[in-house]
Amino acid sequence: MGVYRIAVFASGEGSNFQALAEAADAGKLGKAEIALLVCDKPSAPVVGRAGRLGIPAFLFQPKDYESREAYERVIVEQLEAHGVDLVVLAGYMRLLTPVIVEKFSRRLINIHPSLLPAFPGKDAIRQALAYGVKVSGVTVHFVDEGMDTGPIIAQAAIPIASGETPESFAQAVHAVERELYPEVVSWFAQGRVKLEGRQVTIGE
Ligand SMILES: Nc1nc2c(c(=O)[nH]1)N[C@@H](CN(C=O)c1ccc(C(=O)N[C@@H](CCC(=O)O)C(=O)O)cc1)CN2
Ligand SMILES: NCC(=O)N[C@@H]1O[C@H](COP(=O)([O-])[O-])[C@@H](O)[C@H]1O
Repeated sequence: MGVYRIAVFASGEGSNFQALAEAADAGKLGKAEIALLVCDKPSAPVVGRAGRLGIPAFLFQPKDYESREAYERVIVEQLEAHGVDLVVLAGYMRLLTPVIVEKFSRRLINIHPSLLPAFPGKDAIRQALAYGVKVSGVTVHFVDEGMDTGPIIAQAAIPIASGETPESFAQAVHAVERELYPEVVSWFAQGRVKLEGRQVTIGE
């Protein structure tokens, strides 16, 4: 099997992108490499991370296109040109249309800062703290056409201490994400992820 090529989609800080790139460089993802960053906010810190890491970036601004579908068709061209095997969303804050979702069916995943199906969408950490739950966590899931509704691949629970703030809990979330996402991506690179209906199993 040749190199397993990954595209990361991000819109912000890029700590997950950084963790994935470092894991790949350390050989923790097997024969996988981060082949491309896709970012909808050219001034986002993640773009600088890609530059320092020597990872190609496709940057775009949705306002420059007539529709979501229009910019996603251009993104698909970029993904195909880079021979991408797996699309990894990491703080990508745009709803994907069937243009990408169908093209990369079963090869498109996302990380979300709650235990789905609780607290989907934006500001999941604030939602969880406002609700008063005692445990939240992180979910890695397949991406389908719904918002955070795809089959769940992995989850990690994180207790919420009294006096927790969105900022302090986000730090705890990021610490878990830094470990969990590279591990899940390594499962894909090894061909160990099986999806049947909504059930996901990880082979040996
Ligand atoms: N088809 C899917 N697309 C995306 C999924 C998904 O499960 N299915 N996950 C999201 C990630 N995400 C939370 O996990 C998320 C992304 C975007 C938004 C959102 O409301 N975006 C607004 C624009 C926000 C902005 O302008 O910055 C929008 O798309 O209009 C909420 C949650 C990634 N995509
Ligand atoms: N709804 C999606 C969502 O909230 N995703 C979250 O955005 C953050 C991105 O951080 P990063 O840019 O430092 O990787 C991550 O915590 C990820 O779970």
